[in-house]
Amino acid sequence: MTHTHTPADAILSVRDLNLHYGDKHALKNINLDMARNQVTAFIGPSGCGKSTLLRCFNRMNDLVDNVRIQGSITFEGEEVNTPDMDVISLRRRIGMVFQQSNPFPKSIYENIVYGLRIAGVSDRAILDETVERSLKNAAIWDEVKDRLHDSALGLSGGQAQRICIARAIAVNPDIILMDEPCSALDPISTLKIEELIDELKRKYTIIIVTHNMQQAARVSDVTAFFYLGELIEAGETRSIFTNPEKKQTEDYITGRFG
Ligand SMILES: Nc1ncnc2c1ncn2[C@@H]1O[C@H](COP(=O)(O)OP(=O)(O)OP(=O)(O)O)[C@@H](O)[C@H]1O
Repeated sequence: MTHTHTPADAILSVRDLNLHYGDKHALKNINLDMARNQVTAFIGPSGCGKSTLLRCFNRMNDLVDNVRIQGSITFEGEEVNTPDMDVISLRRRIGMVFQQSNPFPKSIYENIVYGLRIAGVSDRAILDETVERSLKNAAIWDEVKDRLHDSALGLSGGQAQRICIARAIAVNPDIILMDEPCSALDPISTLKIEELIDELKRKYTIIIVTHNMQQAARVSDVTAFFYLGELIEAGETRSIFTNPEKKQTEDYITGRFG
């Protein structure tokens, strides 16, 4: 298998990770390194554990009852699953964008500065600068710059998703987790998000769950294929899609199951 990275440049490392929801063994002995400034795509049939693994990275599974997690996840070398981990600051550094865009019922401006306000920032110049920089980085500045104080709920689905990406960027994260960010979007909005992902990886590390294999092939550097809670194979996207090592991977990417 061709590796595009070594653990030395891994920003996130997963070791012997097992996760149970009650009796359900949802993640089985997962080992995976994710490299800085790369896009890693998680693919696999519904229910294979992609979202569950993504949610482990910023402790979103803490919100679920009956979860048991064993093994290790390190972020910049630091264990994520310890009682003394500051989860608020972890989630600032590892931001998340969901399948359904979830702008707050506030103005576009207030959506973007939300995290800064919570952190106690009130300097108008800093807030203004953050709004402009984040919206520009999320490729939506031109579309909204004349209506920053209008409600974010009046935007189209594709615009709202880019606002959510801008909101994630505003707090200067290291990693952006994206859980099927385009599945509710039309093809043009999807293309915009895909182009944006390509830009964003210069500054951020991106991990994206997608059902769309063409999308994984287009946007990612590394692809990880999951099946029934196991990581079957991970490697350079080009080789996963042209020359997978495992038969299950080949069957999935050629549409023979899933
Ligand atoms: N809160 C929960 N409680 C119990 N079981 C859960 C919970 N969340 C997920 N599961 C189960 O864990 C397994 C993995 O789910 P997960 O959502 O991670 O899969 P996925 O690969 O992201 O699927 P999809 O592509 O359909 O979103 C599934 O069998 C699912 O039913």
